[in-house]
Amino acid sequence: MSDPEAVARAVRGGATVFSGEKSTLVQTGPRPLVPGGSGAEQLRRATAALDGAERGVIVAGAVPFDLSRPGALRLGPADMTPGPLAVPLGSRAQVTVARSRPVPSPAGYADAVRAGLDRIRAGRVDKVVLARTLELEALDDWSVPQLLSELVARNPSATALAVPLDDPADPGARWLVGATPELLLRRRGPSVLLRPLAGSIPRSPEPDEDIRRSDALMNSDKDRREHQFVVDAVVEALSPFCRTVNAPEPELVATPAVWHLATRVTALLNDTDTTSVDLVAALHPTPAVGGSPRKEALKVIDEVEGLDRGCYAGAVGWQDVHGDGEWVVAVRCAEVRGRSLRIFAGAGIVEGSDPDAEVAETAAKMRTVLDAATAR
Ligand SMILES: C=C(O[C@H]1C=CC=C(C(=O)O)[C@@H]1O)C(=O)O
Repeated sequence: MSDPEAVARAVRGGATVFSGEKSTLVQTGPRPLVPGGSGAEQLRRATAALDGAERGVIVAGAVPFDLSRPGALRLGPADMTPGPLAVPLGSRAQVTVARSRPVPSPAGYADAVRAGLDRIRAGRVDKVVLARTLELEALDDWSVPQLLSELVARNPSATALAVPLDDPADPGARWLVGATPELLLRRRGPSVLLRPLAGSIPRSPEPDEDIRRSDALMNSDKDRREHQFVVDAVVEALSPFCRTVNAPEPELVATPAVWHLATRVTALLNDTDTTSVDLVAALHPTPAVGGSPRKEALKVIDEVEGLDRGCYAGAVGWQDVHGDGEWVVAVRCAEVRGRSLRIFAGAGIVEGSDPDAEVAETAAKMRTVLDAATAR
């Protein structure tokens, strides 16, 4: 499906869309939810739900950060076309923002970071990812096709996404929209590719300063440590399933808003009975969104963050009848519901993190959705 009008109609009808540099996937109706309720149960049942499905049918959607909460994976036919989504999707009506409120306030977030650092000093965790939100209230309903258009146009290297979280026919149904630079995993036959990100610095509009910042990130001991927790955790989670796992040195990647450290991890499965969904269940949540060690970090997030993350920092993607699939980490995302848009951003906290720098980093990360939502 490559005609923008047809895609816009499909999205208004509740279609799930992923648009990447190389391909665009649109899951059209009918799209029953994968049975099971919770994200964990949906992941357990996704592969069986595809048994005997017609060619072209996939499981697609989102599982939440906390897998005990409801998932939004749906079973239905999909259309895959080469290249990114052709945009714009229809006319560009301006939405006016009537109110904008950071929750918690920047000072409240800095306090949460200090509370995280206290737990690190106490030896409970080595790393914890803490998030905050920006709530925008518009005069009219947000348009999901329009948000998606802007996200695609502004983030050519990311995976732009629109995923219905509720029954799209319900008034007040929620959507997840965003443009994430982080590949959780791609599985094609026995080959698996991951590109975990962690360790960030805001971009500068001034080219010399921008390069200086990227150098500072590459040479930052704090950011290298913050990154390594993620690489170590994904290598450990993959190992039982794989005959080889290769994790080279980190490299730099840039989004329009931030520089990141990234590692291209490649692996070969022992057995192609292991599906992409099995790997999601083993990997999620990585320390790019949770922390290290995982269990204790999730407790610390519960204690100090005070947010319902929903599908922000969840896993979003698809799997086909062969067990192949592609899943991204739902960062640079927002939850849309009628006139309300809740933008989320988080940052990894390790020993040596500076609360004010984490406020600035999360503000820069929020720009991905904020700039798309307030485009003129
Ligand atoms: C948790 C987020 O980003 C993660 C991904 C890349 C870099 C991150 C960091 O440097 O903190 C985070 O781990 C977010 O954007 O909300």
